[in-house]
Amino acid sequence: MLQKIETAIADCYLLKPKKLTDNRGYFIKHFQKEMFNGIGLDFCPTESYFSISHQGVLRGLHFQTPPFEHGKLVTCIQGTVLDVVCDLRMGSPTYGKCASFELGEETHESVFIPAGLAHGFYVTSIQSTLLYNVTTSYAPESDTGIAWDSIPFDWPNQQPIISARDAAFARLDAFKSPFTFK
Ligand SMILES: Cc1cn([C@H]2C[C@H](O)[C@@H](COP(=O)(O)OP(=O)(O)O[C@H]3O[C@@H](C)C(=O)[C@@H](O)[C@H]3O)O2)c(=O)[nH]c1=O
Repeated sequence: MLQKIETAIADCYLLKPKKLTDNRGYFIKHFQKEMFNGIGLDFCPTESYFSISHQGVLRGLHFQTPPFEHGKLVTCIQGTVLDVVCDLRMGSPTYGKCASFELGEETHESVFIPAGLAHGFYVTSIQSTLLYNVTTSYAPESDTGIAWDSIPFDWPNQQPIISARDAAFARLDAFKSPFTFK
């Protein structure tokens, strides 16, 4: 039901779901505990939320710091986005490196993001809806990020629409990471 694809970053996977199509449309199961266990992923979400964004919006790059760090399953259920992660785990062979994914309503692929990675996305369609499942609840005091334009990634737009909070984040090279690679 779910195909797990390795990415450039350890423990981060692209997940391809099976589309069950009939004359009404299609059905997709993007998360089930046992299905994830079957592909070697131990993932127990405690919270789910979604955001709707306009074309040209960039959200991120976000993460929660310990002890409220979380794994995240990200799925674009409407429109298209360029999804980006950056490895912040000290000792990781890919520390500071990025991986990107074109997610969207055609395939409904998800990205499985382990704790210790920063996550963000850029909206490439008129509008997009991004759905999240995360393993720890929202903890505003530990919800933070790094500057979107400080990572080694060539964004398609150098003047995206961003929040004031996202504009004020520390740059990657000035960021003291609390995450370690296990
Ligand atoms: C993430 C979050 C935000 N909020 C509030 C805070 C604020 O008033 C409003 C919008 O918050 P933000 O600007 O942080 O929303 P947004 O930029 O969409 O945040 C998201 O960005 C992407 C990249 C992620 O990876 C997500 O985990 C999440 O951090 O919603 C909650 O109440 N609960 C939550 O879980």
